[in-house]
Amino acid sequence: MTNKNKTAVLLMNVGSPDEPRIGSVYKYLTEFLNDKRVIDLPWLLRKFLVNFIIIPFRVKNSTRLYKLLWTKKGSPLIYHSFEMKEKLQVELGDNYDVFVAMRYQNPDYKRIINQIKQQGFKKLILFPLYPHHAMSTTETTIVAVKKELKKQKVDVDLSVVDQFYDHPKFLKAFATQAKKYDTSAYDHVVFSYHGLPNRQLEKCHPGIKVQDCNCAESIPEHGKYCYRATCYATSRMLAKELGLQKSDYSVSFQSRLDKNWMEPFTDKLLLEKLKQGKKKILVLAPAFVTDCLETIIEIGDEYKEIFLEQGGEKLQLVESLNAEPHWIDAMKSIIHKTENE
Ligand SMILES: C=CC1=C(C)c2cc3[nH]c(cc4nc(cc5[nH]c(cc1n2)c(C)c5CCC(=O)O)C(CCC(=O)O)=C4C)c(C)c3C=C
Ligand SMILES: [Fe+2]
Ligand SMILES: [Fe+2]
Repeated sequence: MTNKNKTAVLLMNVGSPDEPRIGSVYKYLTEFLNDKRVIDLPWLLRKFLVNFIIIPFRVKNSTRLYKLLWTKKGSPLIYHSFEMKEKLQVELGDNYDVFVAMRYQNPDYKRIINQIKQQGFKKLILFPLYPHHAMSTTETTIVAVKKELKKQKVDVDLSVVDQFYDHPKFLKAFATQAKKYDTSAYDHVVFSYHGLPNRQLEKCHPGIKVQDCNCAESIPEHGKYCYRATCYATSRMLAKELGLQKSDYSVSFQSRLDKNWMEPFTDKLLLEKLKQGKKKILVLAPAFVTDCLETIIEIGDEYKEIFLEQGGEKLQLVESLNAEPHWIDAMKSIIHKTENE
């Protein structure tokens, strides 16, 4: 079979530094944070803030955290993405070729797009590995890939996997991970999502302020792409799968860069719950399909340490989907659904 009859599937994740060393982390942060869809400020302000304030203040500590995260296989985000690719390839069969690339650093999406071009595929399915749409994740990935396809004059029919937080098999895969723990042995469950600056939330529904958006209770009419709305909706659906009542769980947001980010903040919420006597907490992080710095280190080390220091008894992070069979099955269904749209 020639590649003319085959479909290329391009999985794209955020990316990690090449090595847990200051030079590599500096390069990674520079590429990541200079993206205008990540730090969405006017050009001059972004350049100044990112390159003279944020990175110089952040790079040393980020390197320390990456050193803690690193394994013999490298960065978990990268090796889990590769394992996912291998298993998905087997699941999809010979009519598809699965590729993996990162939005920032390596494997470089521009090089992978060139491989896809050289191999002459007729169809390309871009699969940004984010359950929820955000300008700093899904949107920047789609824009970058489209720009590169145009630049390299790649003649291919492109389809894009849109957000999939509500796909029944994605929810089932996450619930299966959580069910590896006995939820009844915990006092509370926390769904922790990567946060965003509030101003980016308001860009999801121009003219409607975060405080006026009914996101936390239901998906409002304007809210299909409201990140906050889709995170709360994910939590409601996962809670249902796990048999949790409203009082059994909370929703919170982590990884803030400054104080004007989505609230409640996960670290603060965990301590609030502790004050209410919830000493054993199970944490799910359904915005991440692979384990990474934000799950393993931020929740699994940093938040856990503070929680235990303050008198908590147990803080357990549920492993992400990584290359688990239910997730590979979900990916296959998501790809087939996208093809048939
Ligand atoms: C799950 C989706 C993610 C959203 C939304 C997101 C927004 C976002 N992130 C930053 C800044 C940083 N993020 C960093 C790491 C990081 N972010 C995500 C995912 C989302 N980010 C992942 C999976 C990772 C981990 C990568 C890894 O190598 O394991 C970092 C680097 C680490 C650090 O220094 O803290 C930064 C910086 C912004 C500004 C933003 C939205 C505006
Ligand atoms: Fe991030
Ligand atoms: Fe909203």
